[in-house]
Formats: sequence, C-alpha cells, structure tokens
Amino acid sequence: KILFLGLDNAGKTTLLHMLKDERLVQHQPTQHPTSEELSIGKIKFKAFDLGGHQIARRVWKDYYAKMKRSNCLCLNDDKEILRLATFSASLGYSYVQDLQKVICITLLLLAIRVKWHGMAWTRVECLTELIKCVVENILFESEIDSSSLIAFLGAASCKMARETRRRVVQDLIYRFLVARSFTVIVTILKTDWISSLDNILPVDAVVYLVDAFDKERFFESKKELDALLSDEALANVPFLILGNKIDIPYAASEDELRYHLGLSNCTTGKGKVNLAGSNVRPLEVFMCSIVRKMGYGEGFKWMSEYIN
Ligand SMILES: Nc1nc2c(ncn2[C@@H]2O[C@H](COP(=O)(O)OP(=O)(O)OP(=O)(O)O)[C@@H](O)[C@H]2O)c(=O)[nH]1
Ligand SMILES: [Mg+2]
Repeated sequence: KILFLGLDNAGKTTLLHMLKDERLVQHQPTQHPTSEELSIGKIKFKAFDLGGHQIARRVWKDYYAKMKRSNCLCLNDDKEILRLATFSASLGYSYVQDLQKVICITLLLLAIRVKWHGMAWTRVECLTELIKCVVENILFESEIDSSSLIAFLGAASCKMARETRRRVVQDLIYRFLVARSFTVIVTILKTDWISSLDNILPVDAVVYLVDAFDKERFFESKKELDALLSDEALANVPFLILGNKIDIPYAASEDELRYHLGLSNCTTGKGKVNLAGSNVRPLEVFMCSIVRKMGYGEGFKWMSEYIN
C-alpha cells in the first residue's frame, strides 16, 4: 500500500496514470481518493491518490492512522450492548441513503472484537462462517488459544443489498445479545468515500510530490510534509520525495528543494543503503518530470529496496 501525497497540482494523478498505462492525461483536481493496482519492476502495489487540496488533506490521516482508542466504544454491560444494537440497526436502515451524501460512516461495524468467555468454538465458527459468507472482504485475525476473535467487517458489506445488510446486522446483534458475557469494541471510522479495508491496512511507503516550479508553495508543502514525517502512525515508513516538473525552466534544483523542505541533512542516500535494523526511516529526494517520463523511475527503484 503506497500513498501518493502532496499539495494540489503537484502531479499525483498524472503520475498515477503515467505509471498505470504510460499515458499523459490532463486531470481535474482530485476530489475523491482513488486507487490503482500497479507494478513497477518486482513490486506490485496498490497506490492511493488522495487529492491534495485543503479539504482532501483531511482524509490523508484516514489512510494511515492506526485505530485510536478514542474511536472505540467499549461495551461492558447490557445497557451498552443494547445501545449498540439500536445504533447499529439504525445504521443498517439508513445507510444506503447516507451513501449518496458521500460523507458518511462507511462501515457498519468496522471492527468487532469479541472476547468469548466460555463459548463453544462451534459458536465462534458459526459467526466466522456467517461473516465469511456475507462479507467478501474480511480481514481476520483470530487467536484461537486466547479465545479472542477480531473480525473486521469491510466496506464490501456496503455492496450487500439493503435487506441483506439489515439481516446481517440484526443477526450479529442477536448473536451478541445471546452471548452476553463478552466485551465488544466497535470502531466506526468516518471516511468520505466507499472504502474497503485498504485504509486501515498499514502503509508500506509514501510518495510525496512537490511542484518544483511553484516555489511560493514550498513552505506550505514543507508544513504538510513535516506533519506526515512526525506522525507516529507513519514512523519508519519510507518516504520518496519527488520534486516534479523539472521540465519547466527555472524549476528549483534538487539542492534548492532539499533546502526549502528542510531535508538538507536528513536524507538517507540514493545508493543501496542498508538501513535494516537501524530504526532510521528511508527518505530521499529525486527530481523528476512526469510529462517527460524522467526521474521518477529511479525514485521508485530506490523505494523498492525498502519495501518487503
Ligand atoms: N510541466 C509539467 N507539468 C506537470 C507535470 N506533471 C504534472 N503536471 C501538470 O500539473 C497539473 C496538476 O497535475 P495533477 O496530476 O492533476 O495534480 P495532483 O497532484 O493530482 O493535484 P490534486 O488532484 O489537486 O491534488 C496538471 O496540469 C499536469 O499536467 C510535469 O512533469 N511537468
Ligand atoms: Mg489529482
């Protein structure tokens, strides 16, 4: 999972499409996140183009932030469970309409963590089967010996017919109510597109694009970059910084860009630098021109060294 980030107009969508089918297309500013499966050399990856204008930047975090405690609702007693039941049922009913509004709570129940106290495994399997057959997209972690089960219901559930979804939600709630003695943690993530579980999967790398000709916006770009670099959720994630549009005369040089982004002393080297076990984040600047198809290839080659 690779995120393409950077200010609006930096060239993220142009790059995505160039990598996808070597075509240069003029794009409207990106309004909604899109993703493409790409392969460069040996690496196959899913690239997320999240859009760079101010409002779009707000969703960047949804794609890399780990689940936070504050997003969790802990349910320990019957009253709480009942509240969840009512809430989930109402989600189940109104969901389809909400979808149209784009900004919506995407997932019915994104994560349900159930501690099974003294429940027979047949019951666990029963739930597993239920989830499996109705939700295409589940991420599943089950620690059989500790008797805990984390089931993620993905956004694929939004592909279900409304009736089915209602039945599933009710069925799940019914099962929870029957089981009673367990803890359920429900995380409901807000995102502004119909995502799948992709946004909670860990990020393997960030490609950060900067328009090297637009010097007036270097500071703004640095600010966003700094925020990303200092975010704990992205600690140690490799960053490929692409200084784009060097085909335009008077675009910043690599040194100039490094200086303005405050990266003069913290890049890790362009050759094959072994950083394994060093706890140092791979970070490097490559200048490129997407329209001339130059420069970014070296950048991706560098990045591939740091992706498992
Ligand atoms: N001269 C030049 N222009 C480029 C290059 N790459 C992209 N552009 C132009 O820059 C403009 C913005 O490109 P986009 O790919 O739409 O930018 P973006 O980063 O996706 O922008 P948002 O979707 O608003 O976040 C377009 O007019 C592109 O044609 C390049 O290498 N050289
Ligand atoms: Mg775009």
